[in-house]
Amino acid sequence: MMILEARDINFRYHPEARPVLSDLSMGVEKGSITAILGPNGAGKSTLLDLCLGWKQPSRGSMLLQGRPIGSYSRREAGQLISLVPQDERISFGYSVIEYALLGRAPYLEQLEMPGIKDRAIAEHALEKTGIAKLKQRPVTSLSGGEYQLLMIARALSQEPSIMLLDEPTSKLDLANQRRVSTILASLAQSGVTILFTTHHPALAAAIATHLVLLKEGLLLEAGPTEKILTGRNLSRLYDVPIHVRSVEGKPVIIQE
Ligand SMILES: Nc1ncnc2c1ncn2[C@@H]1O[C@H](COP(=O)(O)OP(=O)(O)OP(=O)(O)O)[C@@H](O)[C@H]1O
Repeated sequence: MMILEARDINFRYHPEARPVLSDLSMGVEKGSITAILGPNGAGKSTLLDLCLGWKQPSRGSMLLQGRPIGSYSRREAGQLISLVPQDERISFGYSVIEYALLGRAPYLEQLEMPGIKDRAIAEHALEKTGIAKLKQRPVTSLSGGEYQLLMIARALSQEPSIMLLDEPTSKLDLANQRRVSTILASLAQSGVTILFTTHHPALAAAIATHLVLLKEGLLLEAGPTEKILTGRNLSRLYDVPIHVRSVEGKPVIIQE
């Protein structure tokens, strides 16, 4: 079953500008880990915004569980989908735990304070992402990588059915990249659908069940990773020679 579906989408930022996404159709299978790969400016982040209903296509439709995304209330959508943005620096004074608790907002009534259960969920998310020891620190004092882990913790606190992540490991060291891969794999095991963008085909190869290759706003290829992850496809995508070899049964990406 497709939990998210783009049907013949066109999107442009200005009426007279060229379309950033053109005639794009794709589906995200429930429980899959789908990676969107593509060069800078291909339209990956824009596509995530459309999946969230934050942007509307000029033509075509975005369906969430078979229903137009616009037909969900903010609260409903917030309980279903979470986003880990590419970058977002807030300058005001949340502590790390307060920031993680923001993920509970879609479950609270207006002006309702988070309760014991919300706090436990947020603290668990900080433990999972390895930043529990920073709990009382102001978010403004975090390093780039710590902040990225915190954005993931906030999205985990949201307990979504679908998690969207925009280059979630771009600022992480090798151990934390692995930590995030493990978190995503275990979320998928428990039935959460994952859709993420990345500039690292190796990360996609390691954890993604499905790939979407996007180039200049057009869908180049989409399907199961083992079918799509070929040297030919990656070379066409990035316009540089790339080979995919199998080493001990795992794909290894080699750039000439
Ligand atoms: N607010 C905006 N107004 C006008 N053009 C925009 C705006 N945001 C993005 N664009 C353009 O839309 C295109 C797609 O941008 P998008 O951020 O979706 O690409 P991306 O694939 O996520 O890129 P990257 O890998 O560099 O993050 C780019 O050419 C970009 O310059």
